Amino acid sequence: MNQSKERRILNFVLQNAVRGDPCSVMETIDKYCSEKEWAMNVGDVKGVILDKTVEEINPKVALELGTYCGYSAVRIARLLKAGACLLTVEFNPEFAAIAKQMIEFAGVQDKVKLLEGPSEVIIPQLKKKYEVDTLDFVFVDHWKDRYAPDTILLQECSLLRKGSVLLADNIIFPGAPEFVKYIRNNPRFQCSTYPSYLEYMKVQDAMEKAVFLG
Ligand SMILES: O=C(NC/C=C/[C@H]1OC[C@H](O)[C@@H]1O)c1cc([N+](=O)[O-])cc(O)c1O
Ligand SMILES: [Mg+2]
Repeated sequence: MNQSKERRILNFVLQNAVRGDPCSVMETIDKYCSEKEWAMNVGDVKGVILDKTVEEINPKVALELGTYCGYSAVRIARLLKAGACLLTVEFNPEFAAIAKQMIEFAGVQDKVKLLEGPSEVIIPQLKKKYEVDTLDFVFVDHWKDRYAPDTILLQECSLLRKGSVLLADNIIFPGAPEFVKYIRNNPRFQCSTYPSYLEYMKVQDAMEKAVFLG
């Protein structure tokens, strides 16, 4: 059975990156995906916006929706301080298996908990099953039509507190129009847009930061 693109990306990392070095893993994925096969990692350009947001918040409890190969999980986890953790949600079992190996190779497995399943199932379990009180930071990068319903679900499950920050990828490409409409007209969120470029491409994209006002 021929290999998946995601498996080829992981193998390229296992053969070329430095084990235990998150930056080496990120650089190696970016090299493969810019030179050999495009893939939907947040990438090195939008990744800087992600870095700056995580460093500004310094979250103790972070959530990622849409793990994919684990690129942004490694990117976020490398910046987390001692005792902080990232919960990352992936419903595709193939991707989850790849991401697990990527996270372990990068050496950030102690800071990352990979939760396999649909976000609409996992989010309501975060408090009781995963002992989350509230979330300091949420990176939203999964199916674009789930951004708005899952933002509503996070509120319904009382997982956001005054000052919780959401950062959403792909506001322009592929776009998340329902989410943009919902979040920018919602008085409970303070929004700002960060224009950027689609990973590995000269295509405009943007990230949206939304601070929950409580
Ligand atoms: O669909 C995108 N993301 C959806 C990801 C979905 C992930 O969460 C569930 C699914 O198993 C996958 O792992 C996407 C698509 C493009 N794109 O250029 O097509 C660019 C991006 O940055 C993206 O996040
Ligand atoms: Mg994305």
